[in-house]
Amino acid sequence: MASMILQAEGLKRHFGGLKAVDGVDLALNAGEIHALIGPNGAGKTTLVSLLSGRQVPDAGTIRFDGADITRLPAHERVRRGIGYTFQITAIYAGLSVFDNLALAVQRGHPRDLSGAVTEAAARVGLEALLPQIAGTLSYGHQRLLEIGMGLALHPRLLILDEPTQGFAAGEIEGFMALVRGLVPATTVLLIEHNMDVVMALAERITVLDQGRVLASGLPAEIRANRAVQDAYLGGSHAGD
Ligand SMILES: Nc1ncnc2c1ncn2[C@@H]1O[C@H](COP(=O)(O)OP(=O)(O)OP(=O)(O)O)[C@@H](O)[C@H]1O
Repeated sequence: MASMILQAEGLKRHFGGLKAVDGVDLALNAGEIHALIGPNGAGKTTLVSLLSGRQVPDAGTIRFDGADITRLPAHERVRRGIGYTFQITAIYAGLSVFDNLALAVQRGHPRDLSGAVTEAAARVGLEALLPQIAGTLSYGHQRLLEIGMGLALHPRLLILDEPTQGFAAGEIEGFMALVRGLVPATTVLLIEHNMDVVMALAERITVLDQGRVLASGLPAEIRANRAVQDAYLGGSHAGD
């Protein structure tokens, strides 16, 4: 059996009466690309906020690399190897690509900051744009910059929250190649609405609906799952 890098059990996060995350189990195999999908409001962003430490769960446990991290602060999880990029753009629009990457890279106290920045830029294909002011980049390049910042500390798990949002059609292929190149050194948890991207990239898929896991399995299993089709894939049944 594949070894697990992350294991969440019974996670709950309620906002008043709203059960955003309502008893979720999630297991990530080391080195896999795992997609987290579900309709708007299903609880995906809240769930990854619990994993990254931006929010504290009301109940449940999270283990990463064998250790209980449920109550560790976000920066300590980053130090242990959990990197993430969020739906909300986190780049400094007034700073150059180089300076944005330098801010991320310096948290790891590299001996050669400039070299580490260049390497981070190369991983996401932005070497030629290092001097450019980040706010003037195309939207797709801004997303790549965010991923570069998320990768700067060489995380063992990278969480990507809707990374292709706003990509031009021609930018998707390059993004998929980038993600494929991260595994198995990095495990990837991908929140993604573009089902073509999900089906092309994910080795396993977990479907959330109303704060609960509706299904979890291989892409073919998810595609063939009636409950998933009814809740999320618009009711077009496989084989119909
Ligand atoms: N801080 C908060 N306070 C109150 N309600 C919240 C808070 N954060 C999220 N929610 C609610 O929790 C539910 C789950 O939200 P969440 O953003 O996790 O869903 P999501 O699956 O990421 O949705 P989307 O695909 O639209 O990003 C939603 O009904 C949302 O309005």
